[in-house]
Amino acid sequence: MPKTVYVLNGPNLNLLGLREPEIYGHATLADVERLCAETAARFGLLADCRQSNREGELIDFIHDAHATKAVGIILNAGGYSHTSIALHDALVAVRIPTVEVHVSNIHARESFRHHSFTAKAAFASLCGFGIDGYRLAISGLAAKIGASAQA
Ligand SMILES: O=C1C[C@@](O)(C(=O)O)C[C@@H](O)[C@@H]1O
Repeated sequence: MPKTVYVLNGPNLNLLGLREPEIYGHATLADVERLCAETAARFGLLADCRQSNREGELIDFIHDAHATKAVGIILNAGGYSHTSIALHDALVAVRIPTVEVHVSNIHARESFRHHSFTAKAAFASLCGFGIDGYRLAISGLAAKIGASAQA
């Protein structure tokens, strides 16, 4: 049974491709999930990709990651990154190595996006690479947990 990485996307990320393409690009969430599945497979990992517009459901996903012994979490909590102490606390509680991803460069945008509660509970953060950030995040996570590229 391959080891699983949870890829969690938060509010409005289901609208990728449609929402503010000048900021987020034209790729869709389906493109992101395909990229994650392909990248994870390169390291012998399985990507369990989930999206929710609800804070509580995202917390449940993090608890599921713990219950199913996931080896890592890739999290783009969208706007909740900047507001959610509860998501931060869920990540701290489960102690699963987490990489935070943002499609856009949050530091080059409005000041209310500069702080992330969830990033404080992650071992690394990536922003501004577009959807390629997810690929980079999974590669970095694989290195962190010692999963090497498959031949
Ligand atoms: O919904 C999002 C998307 C985002 O997380 C990103 O991927 O760039 C950045 C957040 O500030 C914003 O609320």
